[in-house]
Amino acid sequence: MHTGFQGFKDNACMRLIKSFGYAIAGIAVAVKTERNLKIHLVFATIAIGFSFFFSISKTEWLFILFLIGGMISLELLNTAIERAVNLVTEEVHPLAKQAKDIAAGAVFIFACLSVVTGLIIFLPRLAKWVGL
Ligand SMILES: Nc1ncnc2c1ncn2[C@@H]1O[C@H](COP(=O)(O)OP(=O)(O)OP(=O)(O)O)[C@@H](O)[C@H]1O
Repeated sequence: MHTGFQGFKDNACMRLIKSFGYAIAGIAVAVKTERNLKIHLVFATIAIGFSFFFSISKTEWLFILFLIGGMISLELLNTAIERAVNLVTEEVHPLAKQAKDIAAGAVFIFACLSVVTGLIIFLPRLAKWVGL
């Protein structure tokens, strides 16, 4: 058992490791139970495959990686909001509807941004590849 600064450091380190564990458990349960998240992961895999296939630039890679990370993070937050709302009420309530729809709106905006960016990066390359 450590005391003083060493004890504090060990404690802080354990708390950090525990919180990583909780975050990973949250991601795992969401991936297991949310169909939309599985769809995002499939699209992310396709986007990464295309990125390697077309040897995109470093800047394009940054866009792709940030959009994938952002999309998955937002979907996780959306799932958390849906579950929190369901925990508060299973009754039909206008505020429950608004909370879920607004969270879904955030995901939708980011998804549109991702699709447009994907098209800007891949469409010209795909067109060239098929000989158009
Ligand atoms: N308690 C509620 N009161 C009023 N409307 C609700 C309530 N719960 C859900 N809704 C409405 O029904 C829609 C579908 O809700 P649901 O909980 O099935 O989530 P979802 O949007 O289908 O998400 P997912 O498919 O990711 O689970 C919501 O977007 C919302 O418009």
